[in-house]
Amino acid sequence: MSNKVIVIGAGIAGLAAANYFVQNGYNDFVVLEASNYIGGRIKTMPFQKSFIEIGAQWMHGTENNPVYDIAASIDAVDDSTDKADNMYYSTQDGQKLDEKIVEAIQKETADIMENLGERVDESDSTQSIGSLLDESYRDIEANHESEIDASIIKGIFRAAFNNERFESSCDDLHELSSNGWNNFETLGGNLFCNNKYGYSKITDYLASQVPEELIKLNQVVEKIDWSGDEVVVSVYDNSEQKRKSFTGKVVLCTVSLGVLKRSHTQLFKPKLPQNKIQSIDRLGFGTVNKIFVIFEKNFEPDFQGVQIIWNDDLGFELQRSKKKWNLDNTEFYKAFDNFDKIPNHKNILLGFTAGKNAEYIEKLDDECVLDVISELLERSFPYANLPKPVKVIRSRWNSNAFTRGAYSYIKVGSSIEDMNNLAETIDNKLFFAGEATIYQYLGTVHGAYSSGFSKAEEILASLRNTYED
Ligand SMILES: Cc1cc2nc3c(=O)[nH]c(=O)nc-3n(C[C@H](O)[C@H](O)[C@H](O)COP(=O)(O)OP(=O)(O)OC[C@H]3O[C@@H](n4cnc5c(N)ncnc54)[C@H](O)[C@@H]3O)c2cc1C
Repeated sequence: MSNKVIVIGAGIAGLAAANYFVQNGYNDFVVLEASNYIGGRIKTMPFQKSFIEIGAQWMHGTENNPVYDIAASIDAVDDSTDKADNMYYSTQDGQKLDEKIVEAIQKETADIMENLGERVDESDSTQSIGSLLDESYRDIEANHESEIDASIIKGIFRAAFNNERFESSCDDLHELSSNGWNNFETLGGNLFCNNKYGYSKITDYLASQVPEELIKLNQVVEKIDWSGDEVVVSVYDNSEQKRKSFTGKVVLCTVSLGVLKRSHTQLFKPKLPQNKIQSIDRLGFGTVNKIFVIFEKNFEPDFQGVQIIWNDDLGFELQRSKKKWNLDNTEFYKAFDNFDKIPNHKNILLGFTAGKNAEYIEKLDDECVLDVISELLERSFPYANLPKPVKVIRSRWNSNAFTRGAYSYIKVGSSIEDMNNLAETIDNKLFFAGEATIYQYLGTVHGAYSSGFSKAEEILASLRNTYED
């Protein structure tokens, strides 16, 4: 089979590229997708007459955001606001904390995050975000006058900094480089804008603009041979259960950095240039998972969620679930702290996990995870009268062979130059796009979309120069 352009991956970057081609009257391409669905890390699952988002949820910014513009053009933006704001805060032994006091301290942590950019500017670029946050915390600790215990203040800070681990997908903020922190561009407008019908509505829409036969699912790319004049892409076709190959002039590779880290050696023949390999190795790509906890009954209308403030001064061990499941890891459950209600559902709470604990939790049975969370909620919020948790639904982005994690970050020892290296075209034949290739918007849907769109533009210009003279 022969098409001039072979796009690998039908995530948002690959679909953006396909849309650019179609919009410019160019149909000599094919998109090869390993999974049986389009969207990659955008994955909306229908649930209880509505949906839940296994991957991306928010459009981060409503100004100059091409993804928001698409959502708006197809009337898929969710403008509704949930007024519920009743949060319960407790230490793990069930001591209820005053909401106002906790939220005042949370405001201090938010201010620290807001001003972190200045601290980054003043520091040398080898410092990690974790060490800068440690410094900020020590300053606050030294000057803090509060009626609340120091160990609880520490717990609240830890929970807030934990949130940054979900945002960056690193295991430990001491691995997150300050290099590039101030190069990340935040778009204007609503930074947490929801999709009315789920994020997959956008990827479905993008796919619907492309002739059906040009997007092929279940095609696992095993080898990209760019040694000759043409690029030969070998795939295992999972639906026909056989190997085949596609030949083209150029390849646009949009697989995740996690997939590149695991398999660039087997994937490319000849091997990628050394500077690209070094950048792939140096950059960070971590795990973030979502755990949806389904409860037997709806919550009270004003209920928003719960947060466990882990207090180091209190001993704590799982009891019932530890015994039942013979759990030897005594730390992983501290990954659970915040559980929030999600849009369109009255009986679901969503928790996030990141890093090594998230990877450990991926390997546990659903029933075990349900037992652990049920025990944690019972012991931490005995007074809250929560309904009974009955089921969990969760992502396993690290075990997913076509993702191998959640999103990229600039790890200590790497820099935005590594993302530029990743984006660099090789020999006018191998083009790269995707979330990890665009440092200004790394880890976002709009970043991945923009990278795919602009690489497609580059590819068309290059093909026209080469073949139309
Ligand atoms: C839990 C989670 C929450 C997130 N939340 C948000 C959010 O709220 N807002 C936001 O903006 N971003 C969020 N993101 C990030 C966002 O989802 C990604 O940045 C974006 O979707 C990446 O798109 P992509 O096209 O670069 O990569 P992908 O979506 O990974 O697409 C790459 C495609 O390549 C395919 N592929 C891989 N290997 C092969 C192979 N060998 N052969 C053929 N095909 C292959 C994959 O199956 C996949 O479909 C979140 C991500 C996760 C995991």
